[in-house]
Amino acid sequence: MQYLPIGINLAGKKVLIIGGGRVALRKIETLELYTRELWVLAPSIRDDIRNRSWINLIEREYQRGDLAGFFMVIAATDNKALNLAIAEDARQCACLVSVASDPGAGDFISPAIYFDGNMSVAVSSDGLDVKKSVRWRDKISRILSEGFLDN
Ligand SMILES: C[C@@]1(CC(=O)O)C2=NC(=C\c3[nH]c(c(CCC(=O)O)c3CC(=O)O)Cc3[nH]c(c(CC(=O)O)c3CCC(=O)O)/C=C3\N/C(=C\2)[C@@H](CCC(=O)O)[C@]3(C)CC(=O)O)/[C@H]1CCC(=O)O
Ligand SMILES: NC(=O)c1ccc[n+]([C@@H]2O[C@H](COP(=O)([O-])OP(=O)(O)OC[C@H]3O[C@@H](n4cnc5c(N)ncnc54)[C@H](O)[C@@H]3O)[C@@H](O)[C@H]2O)c1
Repeated sequence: MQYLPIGINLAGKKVLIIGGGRVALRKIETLELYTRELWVLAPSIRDDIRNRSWINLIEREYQRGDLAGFFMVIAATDNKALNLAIAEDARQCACLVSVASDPGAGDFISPAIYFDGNMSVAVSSDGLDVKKSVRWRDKISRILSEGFLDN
């Protein structure tokens, strides 16, 4: 096993997502439940990201130095070499980085999550089989929503 499941306190911590496409949106849909201190940096950002008034938009290409002051960074551009360069830059500023195109190059990966109020179940395959994680999460959500664990 390589990736330890832990709970990170994101309250008030600044998170930067580099890339404003489909993967960025999926990451935002989870992150925004934990912090509204979200920045998205990309030359082209989807409307369903732009429409979220709490997101800080930086509409240009990534430059070295952009990571300063961020606690967590997600490299989610469609340029795999750039995503790796961002992971390298993250080493200099001691922020946690996740690399969408090359998970082993980063510090963390994201699980498939089922939420019910303050309760949650996070499923991971240690980065090896995302589709299985999603299948497990969906099965677990069906079991839980049928009320088997309520008391
Ligand atoms: C669970 C979820 C959470 C989230 O992202 O928040 C998540 N991926 C989700 C969706 C999804 N991922 C992919 C598709 C297209 C599938 C298809 O082909 O149909 C879709 C579906 C879609 O996009 O709609 C493909 C894919 N995924 C990764 C790679 C790169 C690689 O493996 O090298 C590629 C190939 C990329 C390529 O094409 O190059 C990598 C990772 N994806 C992970 C998590 C981490 C491992 C978690 C674990 O341990 O199991 C890890 C390692 C890193 C990370 O991203 O953290 C979220 C479910 C959302 C939900 O349903 O709730
Ligand atoms: N981890 C996962 O679950 C997962 C799933 C599918 C794909 N991927 C990988 O994630 C990456 C992104 O996929 P997508 O579907 O979101 O792509 P996309 O084409 O929808 O979006 C790409 C984004 O990158 C931005 N970008 C390009 N060059 C940039 C630069 N120099 N600086 C800043 N931003 C830049 C674009 O403006 C755009 O917003 C790909 O590398 C893909 O292989 C990961």
